[in-house]
Amino acid sequence: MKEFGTAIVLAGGKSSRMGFDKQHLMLHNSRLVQRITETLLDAFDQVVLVTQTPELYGGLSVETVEDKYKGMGPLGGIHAGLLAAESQYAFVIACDMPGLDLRYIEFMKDRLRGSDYQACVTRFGEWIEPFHAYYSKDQIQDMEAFLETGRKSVNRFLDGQKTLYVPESEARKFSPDWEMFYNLNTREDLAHYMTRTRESS
Ligand SMILES: Nc1nc2c(ncn2[C@@H]2O[C@H](COP(=O)(O)OP(=O)(O)OP(=O)(O)O)[C@@H](O)[C@H]2O)c(=O)[nH]1
Repeated sequence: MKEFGTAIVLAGGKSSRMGFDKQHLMLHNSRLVQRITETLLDAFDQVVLVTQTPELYGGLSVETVEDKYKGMGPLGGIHAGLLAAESQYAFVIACDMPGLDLRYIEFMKDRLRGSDYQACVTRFGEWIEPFHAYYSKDQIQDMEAFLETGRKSVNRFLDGQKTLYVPESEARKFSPDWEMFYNLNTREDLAHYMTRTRESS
């Protein structure tokens, strides 16, 4: 099995804060999830989209899968994506993140290559950034055991894994404003993002 090559896009959330399905997010005339997917298709051998509405992706050469553990949040989505992944490690991103950074993906790959780490995530103060991160198929069994007990927290799950935590200072060299981890949760986030990117474009 190849060490790298698969990317997973999580697109099965409730979008309750946004008030409409974030799979329909439009940024300056392009559909965000489509833009993310097309960028990933150029850089990865396989792109897996985890969604309850596969019909939205008819025109794209991606695989769509559904959660096996439904209602368990992003961890359930990561699990379903890893089941379909053809490579050992899989890059995981959320469908509401416009700042995808291919250079940082390469950096994480370099850190993981040949190691026995099971995941690579970035620290943010006392928190972590669970998306724009790497997970591995080695984690499927542990994930199932964790989800079976009703636990959903990605952070807690990673605590018990061989996780490579990249210090915030390292990641800031790639993304000084933390742009690559920016995600759009509310209409205010969206309005703010549109204003900011219109001004800088
Ligand atoms: N496949 C799958 N993806 C999920 C699930 N819950 C959240 N996600 C995805 O995980 C990412 C982060 O999700 P959040 O924005 O925290 O949650 P959300 O449910 O989409 O939105 P809120 O209802 O506002 O919390 C997004 O890409 C979601 O689509 C789930 O149960 N299954």
